[in-house]
Amino acid sequence: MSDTGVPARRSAVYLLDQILGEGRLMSELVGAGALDRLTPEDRARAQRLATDTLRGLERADRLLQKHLKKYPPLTVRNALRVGTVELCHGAAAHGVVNAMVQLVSRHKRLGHLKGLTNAVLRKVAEEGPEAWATLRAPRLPKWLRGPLAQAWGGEAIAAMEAAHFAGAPLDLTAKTDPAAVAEMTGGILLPTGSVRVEDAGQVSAMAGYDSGEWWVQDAAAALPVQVLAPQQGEQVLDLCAAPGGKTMQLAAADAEVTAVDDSDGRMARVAENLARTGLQAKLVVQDARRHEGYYDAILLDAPCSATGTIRRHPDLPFAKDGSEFDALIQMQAEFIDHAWSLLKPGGRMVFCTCSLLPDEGEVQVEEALARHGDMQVDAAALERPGIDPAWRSEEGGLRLRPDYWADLGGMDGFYIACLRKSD
Ligand SMILES: C[S@@+](CC[C@H](N)C(=O)[O-])C[C@H]1O[C@@H](n2cnc3c(N)ncnc32)[C@H](O)[C@@H]1O
Repeated sequence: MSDTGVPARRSAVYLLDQILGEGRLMSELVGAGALDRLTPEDRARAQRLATDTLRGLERADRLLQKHLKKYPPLTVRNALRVGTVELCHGAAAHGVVNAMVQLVSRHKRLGHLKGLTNAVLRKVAEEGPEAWATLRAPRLPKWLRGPLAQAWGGEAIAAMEAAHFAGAPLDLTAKTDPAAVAEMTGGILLPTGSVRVEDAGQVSAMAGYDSGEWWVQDAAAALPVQVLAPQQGEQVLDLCAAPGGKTMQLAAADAEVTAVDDSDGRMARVAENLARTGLQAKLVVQDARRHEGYYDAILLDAPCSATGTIRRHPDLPFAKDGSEFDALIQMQAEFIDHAWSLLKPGGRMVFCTCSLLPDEGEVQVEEALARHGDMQVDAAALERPGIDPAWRSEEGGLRLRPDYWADLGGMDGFYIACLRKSD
């Protein structure tokens, strides 16, 4: 971080202004260059500060409301939130308070609020860290808590919220040898074969990154390809492929992979990932519903609400409002129907989404079974190392939740089902 720590903190506050004020996603903002002027170290620091603040936002607001007669403008409020979270995570009070006061005092319109910033953060520094641990894990906003509580019940939601608050370690998928990757990165081997690294730091500086021995992929996200079990030489379609975590798994199994995604920019990342890992796939930039071909096996990782990834993307509940659910659910059904027409008789298709909503998982499969007389669920495909039979859902799929593996650090929420076509 720079000497004063002001540039990274100012950028963290900017990210929060955009996420909380304009409903933008962190990935969108970073992709559009919001942090490009910072040093790599400050860039990582700004993202970490914004992420930590979003995870602890409800707690920060609880502590701050005691000291505020009325809410200041959003930028000052966000500066106070970042400062509060830093203080409650153990940062030295004088550094945090000075940096935040500087940040506010240099603001064109808000400089007059530097006194308030100073006074409030000094009070938080005195009382906040002790009070922090007594507050509940922050709750999801109502638009998401409602449907999830209806699907999984109040106790499960509280466990998921605790998992979101805890955040996520870094998971890696090995190209060939998980034990060797665990050793070179100082990680542990998870029951399903992924490698988990705590406090990883800069990913591109880790052992084995340049030589392409592994790629970053949450342990839950690595399971759809394991369930598909691609074989050497099989013609496999990876539908909705970018940024390519699953494409690399398929290619590493020596399948003949065709990867389709409609985003040019995201497909460029698939190409970069394949080049780094020395793996091969045919890349097609196209709407999934227009693709033609005939395949032994298909992986359909459909676009979805991404509500299973909140431990790693705590901006999502604040940037979204659920208004896109219906359109996504409709699109997923169209993708399933078109993909099914590309599958050879006797072939298998894994349908998956990183969603916690049954409408984007269990219900999609129930409805697809009713539409396609030649479709069966292959529940036996879920018999894989480390997959707990208790995670299975009624229709024969796999329901993964962020509160599973709580003692190991959790996993992303996912839905996975293997669908087999009659001969
Ligand atoms: C869940 S992500 C895929 C993640 C990827 N399978 C992986 O493992 O790295 C969904 C992808 O669907 C793509 N997508 C969205 N609409 C699409 C469409 N109409 N046709 C093809 N791809 C689409 C998005 O660009 C996004 O990359």
